[in-house]
Amino acid sequence: MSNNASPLALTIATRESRLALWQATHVQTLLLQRGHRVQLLGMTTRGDQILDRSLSKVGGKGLFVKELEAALLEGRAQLAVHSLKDVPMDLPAGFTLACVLPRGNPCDAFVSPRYASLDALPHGACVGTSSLRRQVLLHHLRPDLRIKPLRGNLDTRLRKLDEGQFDAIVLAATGLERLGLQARIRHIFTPEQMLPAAGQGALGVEVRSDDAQLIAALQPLADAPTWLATAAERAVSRGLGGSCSVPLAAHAVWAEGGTSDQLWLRAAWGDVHGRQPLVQAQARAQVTSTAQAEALGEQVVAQLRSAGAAA
Ligand SMILES: NCc1[nH]cc(CCC(=O)O)c1CC(=O)O
Repeated sequence: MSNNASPLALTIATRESRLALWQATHVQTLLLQRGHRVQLLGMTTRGDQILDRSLSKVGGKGLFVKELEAALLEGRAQLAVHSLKDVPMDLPAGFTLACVLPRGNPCDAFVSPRYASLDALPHGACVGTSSLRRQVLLHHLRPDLRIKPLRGNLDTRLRKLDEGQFDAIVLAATGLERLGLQARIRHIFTPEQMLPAAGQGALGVEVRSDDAQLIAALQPLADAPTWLATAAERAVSRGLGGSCSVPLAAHAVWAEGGTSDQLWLRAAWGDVHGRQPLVQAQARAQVTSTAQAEALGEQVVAQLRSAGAAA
């Protein structure tokens, strides 16, 4: 394939779950197509080892990222591929998000061996989910449900469902699709039903900030509309504390027409204890720069705060 810059010899640091390996292999393929030499370095992170506690209780998003960053610092690898949803708002000094790839399905999926949708679940049914956002939004939709925490990689979560520990589970549609498990999806929630998390469905590539050559080589993989939409979403997360211990949804879409520069950002904040009603906000703006995207996010944060949301 044609390539303006000189080909690079690259190593991608990756977690070893099936989803992480799919994502790393996806970026590997795209870079190979552009003439680079690319291998993978598989690693186990703290987040992969701690499976018995809720993520929000053990340190959150950073848990999946630290070991990969150590590999980048030590030169054992040059890039790490992350689900953007799991990337902290502010990376440690010396690291940067070099690009965000085109977004897959950003929505959540309903999976159940017996029931076709949330509405079909009987009163008091047991639903498993790993995120506080989904817990709060599920409770908002169906206060009668018993919502139980569910952790582990996608295969583990499906096994727990199949063993009968839950009547249904809710997880990211894109994860299931990437692993070829889309046949398990009974219903995909619309954003109106269940607003996605900031960055859900998108991949981000993390590199050392000083690696200008690699940052340039990654730009052909970048998708500007996804970058701007997720910058707006991530600004909402940053404004409200930016961790997965806050039940927060933030989802931006481009206005109909495709050529429009109008970004529509919606967000929802919930109280972990369910004592306060769901707080929702939305705004639209012309967005052609990261600064404008972040300003839209901050506008929505201000609305959420004045409606009762607290970090
Ligand atoms: N928090 C775990 C996680 N991180 C990224 C994905 C799926 C891919 C994505 O949402 O972009 C998942 C699984 C899930 O939430 O069900």
